[in-house]
Amino acid sequence: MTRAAAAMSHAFVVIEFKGVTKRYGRKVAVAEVTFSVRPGKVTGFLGPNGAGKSTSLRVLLGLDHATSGTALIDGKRYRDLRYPLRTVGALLDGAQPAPDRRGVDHLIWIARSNRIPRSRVGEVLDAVGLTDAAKQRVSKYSLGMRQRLGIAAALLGDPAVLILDEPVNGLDPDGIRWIRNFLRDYATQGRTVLLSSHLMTEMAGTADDVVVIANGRIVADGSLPEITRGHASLEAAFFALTGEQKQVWA
Ligand SMILES: Nc1ncnc2c1ncn2[C@@H]1O[C@H](COP(=O)(O)OP(=O)(O)OP(=O)(O)O)[C@@H](O)[C@H]1O
Repeated sequence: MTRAAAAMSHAFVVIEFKGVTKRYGRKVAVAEVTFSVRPGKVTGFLGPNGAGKSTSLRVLLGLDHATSGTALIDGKRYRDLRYPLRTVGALLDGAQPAPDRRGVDHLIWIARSNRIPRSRVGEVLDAVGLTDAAKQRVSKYSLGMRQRLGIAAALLGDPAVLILDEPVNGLDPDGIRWIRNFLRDYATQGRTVLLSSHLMTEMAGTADDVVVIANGRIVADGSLPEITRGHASLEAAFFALTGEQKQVWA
């Protein structure tokens, strides 16, 4: 590769983990995590419960400090981004809006606190198909509607990068299909999508690229065809890579 081509390919790497290690006391949650995420693709961050997915994403989003290493978005640490919500939108597992608030008010509150024009609230409600339910209280929302609201909040800044931690957990097949199609469209616009999951079948149907983490270490990183080559399925590839037993994924 020429130097110009190398510089060009680097310019298109939007998320970069470089040797990220995170310890909680003596517990090593992630060790030397290194991988890149490309725009225009849906990248799946795959691993069983406790593998280190959330820890990695928390470090990336500046919610936790790495013990060593760096995680960059658009070449910068999250806290150094000038307009974080305009660069990256995130939906983290467990982040829930106040249940007595109306969906639209939840979004207005986030928009206001981030100096995002109110007109954007209608746009993101439309984008996730919640316009008709905007005035209902969040306590009346189904799980799928709450996930859509969380995605709407992540979209407020019209970010080039979207990060979702276990977005399909507990969703019914319609909800899963909606998220899958939505992420596909988002990536097709040339944006960067990173989603974590412990659900291999779901990931095999959603991701273009896959990064596999087990016991805090990256064990595979490549396109879905590369990872699954020579195996009957992504699940078979995972077990071959890690020697993990199937029940870990229950
Ligand atoms: N605050 C913390 N204090 C101590 N240990 C932690 C803390 N957060 C995470 N861990 C440990 O670090 C490891 C990685 O956890 P992490 O939540 O990142 O995994 P995960 O892949 O996201 O799994 P899950 O889907 O279950 O959240 C686990 O062993 C977990 O118990």
